[in-house]
Amino acid sequence: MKINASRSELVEVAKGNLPADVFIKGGTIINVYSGEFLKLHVAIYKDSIAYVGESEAAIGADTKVIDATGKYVAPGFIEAHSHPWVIYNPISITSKVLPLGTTTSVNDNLFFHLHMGAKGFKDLAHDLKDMPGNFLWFVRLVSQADYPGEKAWYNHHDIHELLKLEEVVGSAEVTRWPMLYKGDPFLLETMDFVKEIGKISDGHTSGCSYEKLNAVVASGVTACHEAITAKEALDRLRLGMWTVLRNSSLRPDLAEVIQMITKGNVNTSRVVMTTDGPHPGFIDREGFVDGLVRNAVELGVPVMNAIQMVTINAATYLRLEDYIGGIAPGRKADILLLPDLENFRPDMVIASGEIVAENGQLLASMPEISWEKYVVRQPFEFPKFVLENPELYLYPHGDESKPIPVSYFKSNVITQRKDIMLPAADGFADLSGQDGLLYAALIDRRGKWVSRALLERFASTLDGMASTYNTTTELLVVGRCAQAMATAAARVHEIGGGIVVVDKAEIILEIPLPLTGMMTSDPSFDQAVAYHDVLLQTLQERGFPFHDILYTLLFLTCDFLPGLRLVPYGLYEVKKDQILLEATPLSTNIVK
Ligand SMILES: Nc1ncnc2[nH]cnc12
Repeated sequence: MKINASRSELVEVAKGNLPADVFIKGGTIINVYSGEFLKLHVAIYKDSIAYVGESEAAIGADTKVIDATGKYVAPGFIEAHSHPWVIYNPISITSKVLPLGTTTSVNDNLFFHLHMGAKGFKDLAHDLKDMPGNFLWFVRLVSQADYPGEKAWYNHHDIHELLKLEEVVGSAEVTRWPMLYKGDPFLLETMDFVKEIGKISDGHTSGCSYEKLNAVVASGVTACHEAITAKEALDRLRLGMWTVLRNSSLRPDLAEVIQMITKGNVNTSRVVMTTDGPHPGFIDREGFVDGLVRNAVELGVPVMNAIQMVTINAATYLRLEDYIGGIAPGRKADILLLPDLENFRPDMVIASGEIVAENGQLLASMPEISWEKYVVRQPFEFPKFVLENPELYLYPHGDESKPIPVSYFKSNVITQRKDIMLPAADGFADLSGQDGLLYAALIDRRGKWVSRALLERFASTLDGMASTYNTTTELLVVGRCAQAMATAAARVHEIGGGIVVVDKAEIILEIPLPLTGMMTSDPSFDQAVAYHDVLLQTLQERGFPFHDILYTLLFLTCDFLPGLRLVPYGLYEVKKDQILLEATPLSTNIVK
């Protein structure tokens, strides 16, 4: 990170010899360094803070004076673990959360790198620097579902180049943490490289016992946001990890994990909070980092501690405390004026010395981004007719005397294997008399392979749905009716990625997600909310029993959460690390 103001200019403004550009007068500063509330003025020059104190000497004829009487002056909030792709995209999420006071976010690069390659991602990261606020990145070292070609895509040279970028703070969560536990040479060597260049390694140790956590921390991981109990959070804190308490749409766990603080007597200086990529409707209703602070305070955390967690603690964790996280000379002028210490919704948001939002309205302009120019992958590398064959979606079943392993949804994202005896018809499982069971297929968008599964407790009356919104970004097709599945899949092919739901032969919902298959290219956040809300409602009306459809879709195709998963290599039992039904070449399904 850099500042534009020169040190000598800041020194002169601090001494009162050079007028400030902006002067915030009469507010109560939330001093996250000392833990005090102090009535002091703040002088800003260019993008930086030059002075904090009682003197008004930096006010000149052209200085913009902001009267902050009766207001609290807080550092901009930091989201230290963001996933900017939940239908929304980097532009639409930033335009939503900047007016809510989040002036810095650190973003996972997973799908950008997967679809843009190292060069495209690098160009995008560069161009997004034109956005107001600090849009920073974590770089993935592996994907979330191993696939043919993964090792070449995540090659040593590219990964090192990306990690060195100025806007990259370190390596992203390794969701397949057993790779670290087992000592994967590429990952361990990269952890060392990250440290050598003075950066950090985010982590993802869901379900990891205290004993195993020791090995993962020893591998070099510096943080984890996956604790779902106060005890798990404390394990992480005790083992030296930055402990990131999560309240997301999928896992709104703050009330539980915060008890590490409200019931325990722990040092909170290494505790941070995250929203961990909530769905758009959640952000619309609950807010973003402002919502975390509001919740934490309601749950009994002192205001100062709650604010420290999303400002100076996060900045220190990110190794950016010289630039962001507090109100002091030489820091970037990322400042919020808060009318109260209950809602934490800013009246005014200043980022890099500019007023970027007032009363919840974005004032700053966003860059116009032509997303296509960064993308190197084609939406589909085979013709649409391939998807029109209903047989593509059926589960092969030659021997009725043998059970089929079915992926049964225990919750939004956790599945379990259930072995079920099923009738066969023409060599496939016959689901016609089986209420609640669905076919599922994952189809390579390059046209090489197809994996198949049967699902239970997903959406019992869903005829057909196709979605590139899943962690492989390949084409996931689900339903009880193979013809409806084919219609949905063919339509997603036509629109170049997205989500389509079909009742019988009718397309009843269509969400175009041209950007990697996960995101709209639309700058409107409200559009993302509308898409999400109608999708959830449509699926719930068809029997989806859970609360977060996007995360169900996302993780059905991952290789790290418990149960049976549909991954590029086939139907996968995670715990046994075993493929139960191998993917087959897509070419064998091509019938003209
Ligand atoms: N591991 C993950 N991958 C993709 N999106 C996410 N949102 C939250 N966690 C995520």
